[in-house]
Amino acid sequence: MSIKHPIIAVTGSSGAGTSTITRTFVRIFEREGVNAAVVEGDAFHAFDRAEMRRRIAEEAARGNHHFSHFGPEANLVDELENLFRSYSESGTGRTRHYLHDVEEAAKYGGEPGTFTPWEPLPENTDLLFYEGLHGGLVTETHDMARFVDLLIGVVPIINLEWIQKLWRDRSERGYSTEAVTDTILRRMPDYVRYICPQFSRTHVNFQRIPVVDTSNPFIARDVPTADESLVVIRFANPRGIDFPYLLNMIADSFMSRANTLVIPGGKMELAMQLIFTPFVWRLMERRQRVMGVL
Ligand SMILES: Nc1ncnc2c1ncn2[C@@H]1O[C@H](COP(=O)(O)OP(=O)(O)O)[C@@H](O)[C@H]1O
Ligand SMILES: O=C(COP(=O)(O)O)[C@H](O)[C@H](O)COP(=O)(O)O
Repeated sequence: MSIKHPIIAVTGSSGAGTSTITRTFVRIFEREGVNAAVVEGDAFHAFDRAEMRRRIAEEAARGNHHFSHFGPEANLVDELENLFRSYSESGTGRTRHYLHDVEEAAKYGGEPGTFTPWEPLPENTDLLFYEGLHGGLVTETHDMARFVDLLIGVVPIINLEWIQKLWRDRSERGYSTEAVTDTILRRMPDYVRYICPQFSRTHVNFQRIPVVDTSNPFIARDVPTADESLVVIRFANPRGIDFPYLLNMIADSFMSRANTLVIPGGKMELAMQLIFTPFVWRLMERRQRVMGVL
Protein backbone atom coordinates (compact mmCIF):
# COMPACT_ATOMS: atom_id res chain seq x y z
CA MET A 1 0.00 0.00 0.00
CA SER A 2 1.13 3.51 -0.69
CA ILE A 3 -0.12 7.00 0.19
CA LYS A 4 1.87 8.67 -2.56
CA HIS A 5 1.26 6.03 -5.25
CA PRO A 6 -2.00 4.17 -4.45
CA ILE A 7 -3.27 1.11 -6.32
CA ILE A 8 -6.91 0.21 -7.00
CA ALA A 9 -7.46 -3.34 -8.34
CA VAL A 10 -10.63 -4.91 -9.74
CA THR A 11 -10.25 -8.67 -9.83
CA GLY A 12 -12.47 -11.41 -11.21
CA SER A 13 -12.80 -14.39 -13.48
CA SER A 14 -12.82 -14.19 -17.26
CA GLY A 15 -16.31 -13.03 -18.20
CA ALA A 16 -17.12 -11.76 -14.69
CA GLY A 17 -17.47 -8.12 -15.72
CA THR A 18 -14.17 -6.51 -14.69
CA SER A 19 -13.87 -4.61 -17.98
CA THR A 20 -17.43 -3.36 -17.54
CA ILE A 21 -16.65 -2.13 -14.01
CA THR A 22 -13.51 -0.44 -15.35
CA ARG A 23 -15.60 1.81 -17.59
CA THR A 24 -17.41 3.12 -14.52
CA PHE A 25 -14.13 3.82 -12.74
CA VAL A 26 -12.79 5.63 -15.82
CA ARG A 27 -15.86 7.90 -15.63
CA ILE A 28 -15.19 8.59 -11.95
CA PHE A 29 -11.54 9.41 -12.70
CA GLU A 30 -12.48 11.71 -15.58
CA ARG A 31 -15.09 13.53 -13.49
CA GLU A 32 -12.77 13.89 -10.48
CA GLY A 33 -9.74 14.89 -12.55
CA VAL A 34 -7.76 11.82 -11.46
CA ASN A 35 -4.88 10.87 -13.75
CA ALA A 36 -4.97 7.06 -13.53
CA ALA A 37 -2.56 4.57 -15.09
CA VAL A 38 -4.94 1.80 -16.27
CA VAL A 39 -3.44 -1.72 -16.54
CA GLU A 40 -5.17 -4.75 -18.07
CA GLY A 41 -4.31 -7.99 -16.34
CA ASP A 42 -4.25 -9.88 -19.65
CA ALA A 43 -1.00 -8.02 -20.41
CA PHE A 44 0.64 -10.41 -17.95
CA HIS A 45 -0.31 -13.59 -19.71
CA ALA A 46 2.90 -15.56 -20.24
CA PHE A 47 2.09 -16.72 -23.77
CA ASP A 48 0.43 -15.39 -26.89
CA ARG A 49 -2.58 -17.26 -28.25
CA ALA A 50 -0.67 -19.66 -30.52
CA GLU A 51 1.88 -20.55 -27.83
CA MET A 52 -0.83 -20.90 -25.18
CA ARG A 53 -2.65 -23.40 -27.39
CA ARG A 54 0.61 -25.34 -27.82
CA ARG A 55 1.16 -25.34 -24.06
CA ILE A 56 -2.39 -26.52 -23.42
CA ALA A 57 -1.87 -29.39 -25.90
CA GLU A 58 1.54 -30.29 -24.41
CA GLU A 59 0.12 -30.29 -20.88
CA ALA A 60 -2.85 -32.41 -21.97
CA ALA A 61 -0.47 -34.90 -23.62
CA ARG A 62 1.26 -35.15 -20.24
CA GLY A 63 -2.08 -35.81 -18.56
CA ASN A 64 -2.71 -32.28 -17.28
CA HIS A 65 -6.07 -31.24 -18.75
CA HIS A 66 -6.36 -28.14 -16.59
CA PHE A 67 -3.63 -25.78 -17.76
CA SER A 68 -5.30 -22.34 -17.84
CA HIS A 69 -4.94 -18.57 -17.79
CA PHE A 70 -6.19 -18.65 -14.20
CA GLY A 71 -3.02 -20.32 -12.92
CA PRO A 72 0.34 -18.63 -12.19
CA GLU A 73 2.13 -20.93 -14.65
CA ALA A 74 0.41 -19.19 -17.58
CA ASN A 75 1.08 -15.69 -16.32
CA LEU A 76 4.09 -13.44 -15.66
CA VAL A 77 3.31 -13.23 -11.96
CA ASP A 78 6.81 -11.93 -11.12
CA GLU A 79 6.30 -9.14 -13.64
CA LEU A 80 2.89 -8.24 -12.21
CA GLU A 81 4.21 -8.19 -8.63
CA ASN A 82 7.15 -6.06 -9.77
CA LEU A 83 4.70 -3.63 -11.35
CA PHE A 84 2.66 -3.34 -8.15
CA ARG A 85 5.81 -2.95 -6.05
CA SER A 86 7.44 -0.45 -8.40
CA TYR A 87 4.30 1.63 -8.71
CA SER A 88 3.64 1.73 -4.96
CA GLU A 89 7.28 2.76 -4.33
CA SER A 90 7.82 5.25 -7.15
CA GLY A 91 4.77 5.56 -9.38
CA THR A 92 6.59 3.78 -12.19
CA GLY A 93 6.30 0.47 -14.05
CA ARG A 94 5.56 -1.02 -17.41
CA THR A 95 2.67 -2.73 -19.12
CA ARG A 96 1.41 -3.81 -22.54
CA HIS A 97 -1.81 -4.98 -24.20
CA TYR A 98 -3.05 -8.46 -25.09
CA LEU A 99 -4.99 -8.14 -28.36
CA HIS A 100 -8.05 -10.37 -27.95
CA ASP A 101 -9.74 -9.53 -31.26
CA VAL A 102 -9.49 -7.53 -34.48
CA GLU A 103 -10.97 -4.47 -32.79
CA GLU A 104 -8.25 -4.38 -30.14
CA ALA A 105 -5.64 -5.21 -32.79
CA ALA A 106 -6.78 -2.25 -34.88
CA LYS A 107 -6.79 0.02 -31.83
CA TYR A 108 -3.24 -0.79 -30.67
CA GLY A 109 -1.62 -2.22 -33.80
CA GLY A 110 -0.69 -5.88 -34.10
CA GLU A 111 -2.34 -9.23 -34.70
CA PRO A 112 -5.20 -10.72 -32.66
CA GLY A 113 -3.84 -13.15 -30.05
CA THR A 114 -0.53 -11.32 -29.66
CA PHE A 115 0.94 -8.69 -27.33
CA THR A 116 1.94 -5.12 -28.00
CA PRO A 117 5.49 -4.22 -26.92
CA TRP A 118 6.11 -3.40 -23.26
CA GLU A 119 5.81 0.32 -22.58
CA PRO A 120 6.46 2.42 -19.47
CA LEU A 121 3.43 3.67 -17.59
CA PRO A 122 2.61 7.34 -18.17
CA GLU A 123 4.57 9.62 -15.84
CA ASN A 124 3.09 11.59 -12.91
CA THR A 125 -0.09 9.54 -12.53
CA ASP A 126 -2.20 9.84 -9.39
CA LEU A 127 -2.93 6.12 -9.01
CA LEU A 128 -2.65 2.73 -10.70
CA PHE A 129 -5.90 1.01 -11.72
CA TYR A 130 -5.66 -2.73 -12.47
CA GLU A 131 -8.43 -4.89 -13.90
CA GLY A 132 -7.95 -8.58 -14.51
CA LEU A 133 -7.67 -12.08 -13.06
CA HIS A 134 -5.06 -11.66 -10.36
CA GLY A 135 -5.37 -8.30 -8.55
CA GLY A 136 -5.58 -10.10 -5.22
CA LEU A 137 -3.55 -13.20 -6.01
CA VAL A 138 -1.56 -14.71 -3.16
CA THR A 139 0.55 -17.86 -3.64
CA GLU A 140 3.44 -19.46 -1.74
CA THR A 141 5.80 -17.14 -3.59
CA HIS A 142 3.76 -14.07 -4.54
CA ASP A 143 1.43 -11.59 -2.85
CA MET A 144 -0.30 -8.97 -5.03
CA ALA A 145 -2.93 -8.12 -2.40
CA ARG A 146 -0.45 -6.48 -0.02
CA PHE A 147 0.24 -3.68 -2.50
CA VAL A 148 -3.41 -2.86 -3.20
CA ASP A 149 -5.14 0.02 -1.40
CA LEU A 150 -8.62 -0.85 -2.69
CA LEU A 151 -9.28 -4.43 -3.86
CA ILE A 152 -12.67 -5.00 -5.48
CA GLY A 153 -14.09 -8.42 -6.42
CA VAL A 154 -16.45 -8.83 -9.39
CA VAL A 155 -18.17 -12.14 -8.73
CA PRO A 156 -21.47 -12.82 -10.48
CA ILE A 157 -23.06 -16.09 -9.42
CA ILE A 158 -21.45 -18.80 -11.49
CA ASN A 159 -24.32 -19.53 -13.90
CA LEU A 160 -24.48 -15.83 -14.77
CA GLU A 161 -20.69 -15.63 -15.10
CA TRP A 162 -20.72 -18.54 -17.54
CA ILE A 163 -23.54 -16.94 -19.54
CA GLN A 164 -21.56 -13.69 -19.69
CA LYS A 165 -18.41 -15.46 -20.79
CA LEU A 166 -20.21 -17.60 -23.37
CA TRP A 167 -22.01 -14.58 -24.79
CA ARG A 168 -18.92 -12.35 -24.89
CA ASP A 169 -16.53 -14.99 -26.21
CA ARG A 170 -18.98 -16.01 -28.94
CA SER A 171 -20.08 -12.54 -30.02
CA GLU A 172 -16.83 -10.59 -29.53
CA ARG A 173 -14.07 -13.21 -29.77
CA GLY A 174 -15.57 -15.62 -32.31
CA TYR A 175 -15.47 -18.78 -30.21
CA SER A 176 -18.00 -21.61 -30.41
CA THR A 177 -20.11 -22.67 -27.45
CA GLU A 178 -18.13 -25.92 -27.33
CA ALA A 179 -14.77 -24.11 -27.24
CA VAL A 180 -15.89 -21.78 -24.43
CA THR A 181 -17.39 -24.73 -22.52
CA ASP A 182 -14.07 -26.58 -22.82
CA THR A 183 -12.29 -23.50 -21.43
CA ILE A 184 -14.73 -23.30 -18.51
CA LEU A 185 -14.13 -26.97 -17.70
CA ARG A 186 -10.33 -26.84 -18.20
CA ARG A 187 -9.81 -23.82 -15.94
CA MET A 188 -11.98 -25.11 -13.04
CA PRO A 189 -9.17 -26.33 -10.69
CA ASP A 190 -7.27 -23.04 -11.12
CA TYR A 191 -10.54 -21.13 -10.64
CA VAL A 192 -11.01 -22.78 -7.24
CA ARG A 193 -7.34 -22.54 -6.24
CA TYR A 194 -6.37 -19.05 -7.48
CA ILE A 195 -9.46 -16.97 -8.42
CA CYS A 196 -11.98 -17.70 -5.65
CA PRO A 197 -9.61 -17.14 -2.65
CA GLN A 198 -9.05 -13.56 -3.83
CA PHE A 199 -12.67 -12.70 -2.97
CA SER A 200 -11.93 -13.36 0.71
CA ARG A 201 -9.22 -10.67 0.58
CA THR A 202 -11.22 -7.96 -1.19
CA HIS A 203 -12.44 -4.78 0.50
CA VAL A 204 -15.69 -4.91 -1.49
CA ASN A 205 -17.33 -7.65 -3.58
CA PHE A 206 -20.02 -7.03 -6.19
CA GLN A 207 -22.06 -10.16 -6.80
CA ARG A 208 -24.67 -9.82 -9.55
CA ILE A 209 -27.49 -12.35 -9.18
CA PRO A 210 -30.11 -12.81 -11.91
CA VAL A 211 -33.79 -12.88 -10.95
CA VAL A 212 -34.60 -14.74 -14.15
CA ASP A 213 -33.91 -18.40 -14.87
CA THR A 214 -30.28 -19.25 -15.64
CA SER A 215 -30.54 -22.93 -14.79
CA ASN A 216 -28.79 -24.08 -17.94
CA PRO A 217 -26.24 -21.37 -18.81
CA PHE A 218 -25.05 -23.29 -21.87
CA ILE A 219 -28.30 -22.74 -23.77
CA ALA A 220 -28.93 -19.14 -22.66
CA ARG A 221 -29.66 -16.91 -25.64
CA ASP A 222 -28.72 -13.63 -23.96
CA VAL A 223 -27.18 -12.15 -20.84
CA PRO A 224 -29.68 -11.26 -18.11
CA THR A 225 -29.92 -7.48 -18.16
CA ALA A 226 -29.14 -5.20 -15.26
CA ASP A 227 -32.87 -4.83 -14.63
CA GLU A 228 -33.22 -8.62 -14.53
CA SER A 229 -30.81 -8.85 -11.61
CA LEU A 230 -29.89 -7.72 -8.14
CA VAL A 231 -26.39 -6.90 -6.91
CA VAL A 232 -25.14 -8.05 -3.51
CA ILE A 233 -22.45 -5.63 -2.30
CA ARG A 234 -20.38 -7.03 0.56
CA PHE A 235 -18.03 -4.78 2.55
CA ALA A 236 -15.25 -6.65 4.36
CA ASN A 237 -15.11 -3.81 6.90
CA PRO A 238 -18.42 -1.94 7.17
CA ARG A 239 -16.90 0.63 9.56
CA GLY A 240 -17.19 4.07 8.04
CA ILE A 241 -19.60 3.04 5.27
CA ASP A 242 -22.61 5.40 5.35
CA PHE A 243 -25.30 2.76 4.85
CA PRO A 244 -28.23 5.08 5.71
CA TYR A 245 -27.00 7.44 2.97
CA LEU A 246 -26.67 4.62 0.43
CA LEU A 247 -30.08 3.18 1.35
CA ASN A 248 -31.59 6.62 0.94
CA MET A 249 -29.89 7.34 -2.38
CA ILE A 250 -30.48 3.93 -4.00
CA ALA A 251 -34.21 3.24 -4.43
CA ASP A 252 -35.35 -0.28 -3.50
CA SER A 253 -32.05 -1.13 -1.83
CA PHE A 254 -31.90 -2.96 1.49
CA MET A 255 -29.44 -4.47 3.96
CA SER A 256 -29.30 -8.28 4.06
CA ARG A 257 -26.53 -8.26 6.69
CA ALA A 258 -24.70 -5.67 8.74
CA ASN A 259 -22.00 -5.46 6.03
CA THR A 260 -24.10 -6.32 2.96
CA LEU A 261 -26.17 -4.00 0.78
CA VAL A 262 -28.51 -5.39 -1.89
CA ILE A 263 -29.47 -3.12 -4.79
CA PRO A 264 -31.42 -3.42 -8.05
CA GLY A 265 -29.04 -4.41 -10.88
CA GLY A 266 -29.84 -1.22 -12.76
CA LYS A 267 -28.43 0.83 -9.88
CA MET A 268 -24.97 -0.75 -9.96
CA GLU A 269 -23.26 2.18 -11.67
CA LEU A 270 -24.90 4.66 -9.25
CA ALA A 271 -23.87 2.51 -6.28
CA MET A 272 -20.28 2.36 -7.51
CA GLN A 273 -20.22 6.14 -7.98
CA LEU A 274 -21.64 6.71 -4.46
CA ILE A 275 -19.32 4.18 -2.81
CA PHE A 276 -16.04 4.77 -4.61
CA THR A 277 -16.03 8.51 -5.38
CA PRO A 278 -15.53 9.42 -1.67
CA PHE A 279 -12.84 6.75 -1.48
CA VAL A 280 -11.00 8.26 -4.47
CA TRP A 281 -11.33 11.72 -2.88
CA ARG A 282 -9.69 10.40 0.32
CA LEU A 283 -6.89 8.72 -1.61
CA MET A 284 -6.19 11.92 -3.53
CA GLU A 285 -6.35 14.14 -0.42
CA ARG A 286 -3.88 11.86 1.42
CA ARG A 287 -1.60 11.86 -1.63
CA GLN A 288 -1.72 15.64 -2.00
CA ARG A 289 -1.10 16.12 1.71
CA VAL A 290 1.96 13.87 1.74
CA MET A 291 3.24 15.67 -1.38
CA GLY A 292 2.77 19.03 0.30
CA VAL A 293 0.12 20.17 -2.16
CA LEU A 294 -2.59 20.49 0.53
N1 LIG B 1 -23.29 -5.55 -14.72
C1 LIG B 1 -23.54 -6.13 -15.93
N2 LIG B 1 -24.78 -6.08 -16.47
C2 LIG B 1 -25.03 -6.65 -17.68
N3 LIG B 1 -24.09 -7.29 -18.43
C3 LIG B 1 -22.83 -7.35 -17.93
C4 LIG B 1 -22.48 -6.78 -16.67
N4 LIG B 1 -21.15 -7.00 -16.45
C5 LIG B 1 -20.69 -7.68 -17.52
N5 LIG B 1 -21.69 -7.88 -18.42
C6 LIG B 1 -21.54 -8.56 -19.73
O1 LIG B 1 -20.80 -9.75 -19.53
C7 LIG B 1 -19.81 -9.91 -20.57
C8 LIG B 1 -18.42 -9.99 -19.95
O2 LIG B 1 -18.14 -8.74 -19.35
P1 LIG B 1 -16.64 -8.19 -19.34
O3 LIG B 1 -16.63 -6.89 -18.59
O4 LIG B 1 -16.07 -8.22 -20.72
O5 LIG B 1 -15.93 -9.34 -18.48
P2 LIG B 1 -14.38 -9.54 -18.12
O6 LIG B 1 -13.65 -8.31 -18.54
O7 LIG B 1 -14.38 -9.74 -16.63
O8 LIG B 1 -13.97 -10.77 -18.87
C9 LIG B 1 -19.94 -8.73 -21.49
O9 LIG B 1 -20.68 -9.14 -22.62
C10 LIG B 1 -20.73 -7.70 -20.70
O10 LIG B 1 -21.58 -6.96 -21.52
O1 LIG C 1 -10.23 -14.17 -21.14
C1 LIG C 1 -9.11 -13.91 -20.76
C2 LIG C 1 -8.82 -13.18 -19.51
O2 LIG C 1 -10.00 -12.75 -18.94
P1 LIG C 1 -10.88 -11.57 -19.60
O3 LIG C 1 -12.11 -12.25 -20.05
O4 LIG C 1 -11.09 -10.64 -18.46
O5 LIG C 1 -10.11 -10.98 -20.74
C3 LIG C 1 -7.92 -14.23 -21.57
O6 LIG C 1 -7.22 -13.03 -21.82
C4 LIG C 1 -8.37 -14.82 -22.83
O7 LIG C 1 -9.03 -16.00 -22.49
C5 LIG C 1 -7.15 -15.03 -23.69
O8 LIG C 1 -7.35 -16.19 -24.33
P2 LIG C 1 -7.72 -16.16 -25.90
O9 LIG C 1 -6.42 -15.88 -26.60
O10 LIG C 1 -8.25 -17.53 -26.17
O11 LIG C 1 -8.73 -15.08 -26.09
